Amino acid sequence: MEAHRMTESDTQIHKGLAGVVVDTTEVSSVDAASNSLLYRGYPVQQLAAQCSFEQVAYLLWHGELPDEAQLAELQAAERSQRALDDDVVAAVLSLPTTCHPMDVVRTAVSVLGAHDPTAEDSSRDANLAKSVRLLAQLPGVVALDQRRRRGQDPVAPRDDLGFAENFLHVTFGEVPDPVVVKAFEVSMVLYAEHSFNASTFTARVIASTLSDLHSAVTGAVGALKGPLHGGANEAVMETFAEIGTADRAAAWLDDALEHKRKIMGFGHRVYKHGDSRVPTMRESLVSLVEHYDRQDLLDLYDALESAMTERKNILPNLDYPTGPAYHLMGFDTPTFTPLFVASRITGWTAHVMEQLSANSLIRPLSQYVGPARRDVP
Ligand SMILES: CC(=O)SCCNC(=O)CCNC(=O)[C@H](O)C(C)(C)COP(=O)(O)OP(=O)(O)OC[C@H]1O[C@@H](n2cnc3c(N)ncnc32)[C@H](O)[C@@H]1OP(=O)(O)O
Ligand SMILES: O=C([O-])CC(=O)C(=O)O
Repeated sequence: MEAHRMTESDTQIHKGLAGVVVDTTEVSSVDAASNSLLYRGYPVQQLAAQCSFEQVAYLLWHGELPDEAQLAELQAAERSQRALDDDVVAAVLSLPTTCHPMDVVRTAVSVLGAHDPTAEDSSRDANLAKSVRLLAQLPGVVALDQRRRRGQDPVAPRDDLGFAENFLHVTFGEVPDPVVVKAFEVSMVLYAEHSFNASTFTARVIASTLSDLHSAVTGAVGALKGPLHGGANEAVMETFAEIGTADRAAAWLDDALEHKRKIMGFGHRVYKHGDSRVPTMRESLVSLVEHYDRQDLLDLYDALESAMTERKNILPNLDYPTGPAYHLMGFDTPTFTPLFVASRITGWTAHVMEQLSANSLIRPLSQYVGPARRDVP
């Protein structure tokens, strides 16, 4: 029988899936041409200015902004599930402090999955309930991990605080100035969702095998950890520490580019003329710089951005302003990507539910370029 001959379209390689449209989605739209990001049709800038993170979570999961009763119901469910169970606390405390906090978050999600009494139920209702529980638990996990690394005792959550305020309270033991809370909440809204990015696509691939939601999220955390994706917000702060002061930015950049280094926090697979979220997050960064009186940090931020634009015309992505913003808020650098997780949990889970609503196993092809058929000697 004649061997199957591959047609030209069979063999066209789309390295990194760049430019490939693999499915439809109603969750968000990233339009590089108009430099816009819409969550369920709403511009992300308007959501960041006018909505709480809980409202945005509801929007991503349900497709519409909540009315008062719907919001109250979500808030009650989230607030009542904030306290960590003993098994989750024990799992976090059992891990070495030498491991990255993203390893802790990934393990905690896995532990929550193992203890999920509805593990076998992947109905939309069950998956919504799991998503709310993960949203409620992640701040406690992230805060517990940072505090134990600092030798601090855990702080109990408060059910009289919104998501952002409580997150800061369990991390630092107090609710900071409203300027800080607002900047943090804006970052949570901006990080929540971004169509078929690498971590969301990972979650959808796992969901497409009819695996469970916690497995999909565990995989997504692993994908987000990498410095080409969420890990870049930490790398930005490491870069700033390496450069030191604004006057050294241009020379540092020339040297880094000469050594073919990737400049973290710059560039994007989809946006080639700037990330639509950066101006909003930069405004929040400016408010923090004023609050903490740290103009030196903004000077460094601007100096590196100008030099990068001048040399390469590659613009910052969202990880560029969030890095210094989280630093000013008082988070340890390795905690930055776990903060991204605590927000993106909403987008990931919305996509898992969307994937399951019209599932098709995700299984692309590859072109074999290894040795021709041969016999074992
Ligand atoms: C929230 C987020 O996840 S946003 C992304 C966060 N990641 C980062 O900030 C990491 C740094 N950035 C990068 O590595 C890239 O810009 C990516 C991975 C985000 C996107 O990359 P791609 O779409 O694959 O573009 P690619 O890597 O092919 O870049 C095209 C060209 O620009 C260069 N380039 C792109 N980004 C950068 C950068 N940050 N520093 C230096 N050069 C860069 C590449 O070297 C390449 O140059 P070449 O054509 O001479 O080889
Ligand atoms: O869309 C991407 O490739 C990465 C990104 O900005 C995000 O996930 O927020």
